[in-house]
Amino acid sequence: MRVRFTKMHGLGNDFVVIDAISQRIKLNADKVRRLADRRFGVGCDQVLIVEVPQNPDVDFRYRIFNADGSEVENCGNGARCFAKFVTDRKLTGKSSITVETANGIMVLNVQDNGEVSVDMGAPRIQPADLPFIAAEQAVTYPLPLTDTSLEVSAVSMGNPHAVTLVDDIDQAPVENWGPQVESHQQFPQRVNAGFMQVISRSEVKLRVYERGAGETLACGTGACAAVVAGRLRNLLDSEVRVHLPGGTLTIRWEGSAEDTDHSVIMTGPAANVFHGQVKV
Ligand SMILES: N[C@@H](CCC[C@H](N)C(=O)O)C(=O)O
Repeated sequence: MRVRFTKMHGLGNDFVVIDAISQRIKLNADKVRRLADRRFGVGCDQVLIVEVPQNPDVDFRYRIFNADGSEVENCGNGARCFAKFVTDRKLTGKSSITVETANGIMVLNVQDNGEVSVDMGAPRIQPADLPFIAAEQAVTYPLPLTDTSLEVSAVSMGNPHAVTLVDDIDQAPVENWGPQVESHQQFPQRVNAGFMQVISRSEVKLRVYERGAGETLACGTGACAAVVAGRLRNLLDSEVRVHLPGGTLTIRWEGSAEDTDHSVIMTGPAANVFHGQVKV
């Protein structure tokens, strides 16, 4: 079966986006892995599927698969690309688009300048929310690795994140620590591992070793989780420019360690790369 797709990216975090409303498609983990393969397939970090929602009050259903075939709850850069995709394809005429995900409902706002602002919902920081195995809730937790121990903040943006502060992002051994954190036994469903250098109260640098995809050029939910982690430690203001290897996102969160019940708002670009057809 041949399907039409669009290759897109959000700051270099790249996606194969498929409209499963106007064409029939049945994906499984094996097919996702083949599509995502950078040599034998189209190549991407995640495959995004546009579907009809189950809730009639919502515009679309947004499904996300990592390159390793696992289906996941949330993807921030993907959400901005999703909004551009359904707008460009005229699947909606709305500039405020509601989508249902495995994590609940999200609102995507397409701005006049083409950037997309996403209400990512409130973060959750109870260990069970990730899930993360810990005796009690804390702002940071020691996480023993083979050769060192990290101090991580555990934040759920619908999907799980462990955020570590580093002195120098360019020297951080992300390729060593990332896989160890991702599959650490205290994170039974694995985790996205973020490494953040704080530049000032309104600027950070971030690299993310993503669950199911490896280190990517940007991670939207990772940027949100990093700002939440920074504010839980009282290191950051409520609006922060997050510099990732692929570019910069603006993240706004009014919450704090005392009151986490505020939505995280992520703003950034979304881009088309090419359109194609592929046999799946
Ligand atoms: N690239 C994403 C996150 C994709 C899912 C993640 N790898 C997970 O397994 O939770 C983003 O921009 O948020």
